[in-house]
Amino acid sequence: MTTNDAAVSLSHLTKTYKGVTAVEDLSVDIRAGRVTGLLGRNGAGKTTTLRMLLGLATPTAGTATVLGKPYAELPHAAHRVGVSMDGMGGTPGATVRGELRIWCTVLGLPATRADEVMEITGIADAATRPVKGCSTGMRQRLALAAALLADPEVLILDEPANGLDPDGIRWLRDTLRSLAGEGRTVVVSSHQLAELEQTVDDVVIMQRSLRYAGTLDDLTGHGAVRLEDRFFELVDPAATAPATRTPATAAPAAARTPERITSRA
Ligand SMILES: Nc1ncnc2c1ncn2[C@@H]1O[C@H](COP(=O)(O)OP(=O)(O)OP(=O)(O)O)[C@@H](O)[C@H]1O
Repeated sequence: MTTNDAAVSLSHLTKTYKGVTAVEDLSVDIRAGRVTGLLGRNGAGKTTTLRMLLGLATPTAGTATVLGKPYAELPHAAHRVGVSMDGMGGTPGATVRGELRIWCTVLGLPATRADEVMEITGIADAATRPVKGCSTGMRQRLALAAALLADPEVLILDEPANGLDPDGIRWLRDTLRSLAGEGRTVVVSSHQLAELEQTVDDVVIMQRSLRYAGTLDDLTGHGAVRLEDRFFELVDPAATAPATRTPATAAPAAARTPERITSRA
């Protein structure tokens, strides 16, 4: 792919907190119109990467752009990029519908849009429920509903599968697939590999630095190898390499970066 196809582009992105490097020299382009999983263990730097992409954290080095611009410089960014991240708050005492209507006001959208996204995300029956009385799964649906309000081209979802029951996981999978089917770019961070394996087109695996960027099919040999096995080979090659393996053949990571989703030196 050429970088022109990229909805999200990270170039040498690095973040250091008081001597601790959370993200190191991350360069990757994420293709438009696909579901891309940003995968890594706890503490791998996924949230920090997304926060830098959204202008919520300042990179120590490197750049991050969405739809060709740094988020802060993107015209109509709040309409074009839908975001679901922990810590985005909520209004004390608000109901599900009330919360979404507040966001409608902030975004300059008609209040009726709140009901539309509640339908899309299956929470219409909970419209009058206080947000603080909602289950984790319901809150995840509400967060996605809020992200969808402005009908964005790009969705950035940090750990949207956390707390979902099997029905919720299936719903999320179908929803993300259908959003990408409509031409949207979906970037979803997770450490829940089994769930993601059935959802994503492309995979970015990071463990502070980039370990893999490419299609899921290329990574798993079209399902011949489980994502989980490939994941551990990439993030922890020493633990998974057979004793007879030479360092050269064990070296995985950015060397295996098919052209359709690219990591860039
Ligand atoms: N504001 C901060 N100040 C100091 N260190 C931070 C800060 N934010 C993140 N870190 C550290 O940066 C590293 C990466 O954290 P990050 O939250 O980005 O990882 P993650 O992959 O999203 O993990 P998880 O799956 O647990 O959410 C961790 O070591 C974390 O402790």
